[in-house]
Amino acid sequence: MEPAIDADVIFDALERVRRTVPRVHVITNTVAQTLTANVLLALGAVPSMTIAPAEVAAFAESADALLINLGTLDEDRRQAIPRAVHAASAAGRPCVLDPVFIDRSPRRAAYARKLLHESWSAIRVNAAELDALGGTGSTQAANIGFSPVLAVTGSVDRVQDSTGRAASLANGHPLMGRTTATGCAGGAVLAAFLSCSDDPFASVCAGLSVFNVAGEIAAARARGPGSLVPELLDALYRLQRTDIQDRLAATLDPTE
Ligand SMILES: Nc1ncnc2c1ncn2[C@@H]1O[C@H](COP(=O)(O)OP(=O)(O)OP(=O)(O)O)[C@@H](O)[C@H]1O
Ligand SMILES: Cc1ncsc1CCO
Ligand SMILES: [Mg+2]
Repeated sequence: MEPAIDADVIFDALERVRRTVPRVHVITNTVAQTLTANVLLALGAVPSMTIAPAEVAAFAESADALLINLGTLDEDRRQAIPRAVHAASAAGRPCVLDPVFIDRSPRRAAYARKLLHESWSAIRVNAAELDALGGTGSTQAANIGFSPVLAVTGSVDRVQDSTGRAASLANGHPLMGRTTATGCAGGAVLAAFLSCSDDPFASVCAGLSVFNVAGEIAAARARGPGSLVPELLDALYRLQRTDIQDRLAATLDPTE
């Protein structure tokens, strides 16, 4: 198996995404939709976002990957999500779960816990959401018979899988936390990378590192949160191998 943490392996993964032009179906919150679609397009992927009950299964099964994000979880989204997940899973597509704000609502946390029984390639959370998932989501997931990669984002992103592989990814910039929905858009990047590789752990490490290196380049050019967003899209679009080689700050952690 190739090393998961290597600048060239990570850039090769980005090139695969750019070459493949994967379709990513996204059910996400109303705040994150435009940024997420633009991030996918800048990356070289094709976003779709319908939640219409009569169409969502067709979109999900004809996409290369699915992202489910639980922000603004209204009744329409509650209905659409299982349809999309079942259609994508039956078609063998990687699915990513981002259980936004489950720390804020017991009803949403209960909904997310039920969703954990579906077949996820990766789960992306921030620290508060990880606590609400019940500590280590991956252990919990392994106990119920599947093994998503768990990515906990923050100033340093921590990635682990059920086999004990773990990584710390230190790229990124605090301005990314001062602009809404960067985490949500990052989940869509993971879905795109997962669809172009058969190593989910390496895909998650590569997707987060690409997104965060682009975030660093953007932050160096931006004057604040407002100009970060267009700079982030441009940096993703223009990202070169030397950008990853020069900036990658990622380590594999000792296995448990
Ligand atoms: N202080 C920081 N330093 C470096 N990178 C950061 C920092 N804060 C966030 N990031 C990066 O920004 C992205 C979003 O992470 P964050 O943990 O803020 O997500 P989130 O809380 O789910 O955000 P949202 O809900 O707004 O989408 C990640 O790629 C993360 O690595
Ligand atoms: C601000 C906000 N509210 C619900 S979802 C969302 C985007 C960040 O998760
Ligand atoms: Mg989030």
